[in-house]
Parts: sequence; C-alpha cells; structure tokens
Amino acid sequence: SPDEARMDLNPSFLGIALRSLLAIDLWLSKKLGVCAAEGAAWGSVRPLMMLLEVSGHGIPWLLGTLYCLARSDSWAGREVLMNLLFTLLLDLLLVAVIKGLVRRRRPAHNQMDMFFTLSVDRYSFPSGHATRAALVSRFILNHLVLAIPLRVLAVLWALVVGLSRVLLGRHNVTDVAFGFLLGYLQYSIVDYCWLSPHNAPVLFALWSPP
Ligand SMILES: CC(C)=CCC/C(C)=C/COP(=O)(O)O
Repeated sequence: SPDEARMDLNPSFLGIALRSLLAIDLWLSKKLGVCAAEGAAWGSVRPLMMLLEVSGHGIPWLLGTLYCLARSDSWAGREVLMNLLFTLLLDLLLVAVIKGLVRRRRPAHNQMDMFFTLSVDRYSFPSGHATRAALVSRFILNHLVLAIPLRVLAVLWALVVGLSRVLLGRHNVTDVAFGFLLGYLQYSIVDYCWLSPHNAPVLFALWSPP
C-alpha cells in the first residue's frame, strides 16, 4: 500500500541507528574473530581462549558449587553457596529463554566445537559466558572477603572471558555487551531475593551440614 511504501522510504531514525549499529557490530566482530580457527591470524592462542571458555562454562560452575555445598560445614557458607547455585540456575534459564526468543545466529566464522551445549546454544544472543562471568564476578566481590589483587583478578577474569567469546568467533560484540549487562542486573535480582534460613527454611533444612 502507499502507506507501507512511504514507511519503507522514510525509515525512522531509530531504525537507521539500529541497522547501522548491527552493521558495525558484524564488521567489528568479524575483524576481532582472530582465534576462530587454527589457521586464523591468532590461531596459536586458540587453546588459551578455549581454556577461558571452560573457566566460564556452566558445568564446572554448577558442579563446583554443588561439591562445595556438600562439603560445607557452616550455615553462613551454605547460605552463600545455596544462593550461588540459585544464581547459576536462574542465569541458565534466563539466557535460554532470551536465546530462544531472539534466535540470532552465531557468526558465520564460528566453529561449533564447544563442549556440552544445550540446543538453544546454537543461538548467540546473549552470550551465556558473559552473563555468568559478570554475575559470578559480582557475586564473588560482594560475598567473599578477598585481598585487593584477587578482587582485581575476579574483574579481569570476567572481562577476558567476555573478550575471548568474540576472539573465538563464538559471538558478536553486542552479544557479549548485552550479556555483561544482563549478568550485572541478574546479580541485583539475586541480591534482592537473597535466600536465607528465615525466608526459605525448608530449603536449608533439606541440606543440613554433616
Ligand atoms: C549445559 C550447561 C549447564 C551450560 C551450557 C553452557 C554453555 C555452553 C553456554 C553457551 O555460552 P555462550 O552463549 O557464551 O556461547
């Protein structure tokens, strides 16, 4: 119809801005995907990037938290670990829902050779590693008493995990940027809904210290 034609010929400012951002995102992400394959410009650093990938993967974090929960012999420790477990599960759920809704394909230069993925992980928005890195790092900074160098390390780790997603070609820059934002906000939700023996007595009674 003439109206539709007019809309196509006069795209909104927001439409143009979004399309330009997307084009810059794709161009920049392709340029930065220097470890996407063995033969790529920085292919020799790929194993290190894969190591960072494992460090931010959901499985080690879930298994590690469950292991520490099983070994924990203090109420305070169990409370923190229980909330970390809740945080990790909430993150997996939220990322899976958004990936399933947005369905953005991973960059064409990505090799899908990640270990233990879910079916929604064929999509790239947002980066699950970036959300986890941001929220785990914020969680650690707020609930563990650490010396300054270790606090700096926790933040650096999160940033490097995010960067490695783009270098590996797994994600576009915007997937990681939004992942960081989402992870940061998720921590605020968890802090607000903090589980304790007072508001979730059944949960804590189920998991008593040995
Ligand atoms: C199966 C479990 C417990 C977690 C999946 C972790 C995973 C492979 C996420 C994908 O991360 P990116 O979105 O950053 O590629």
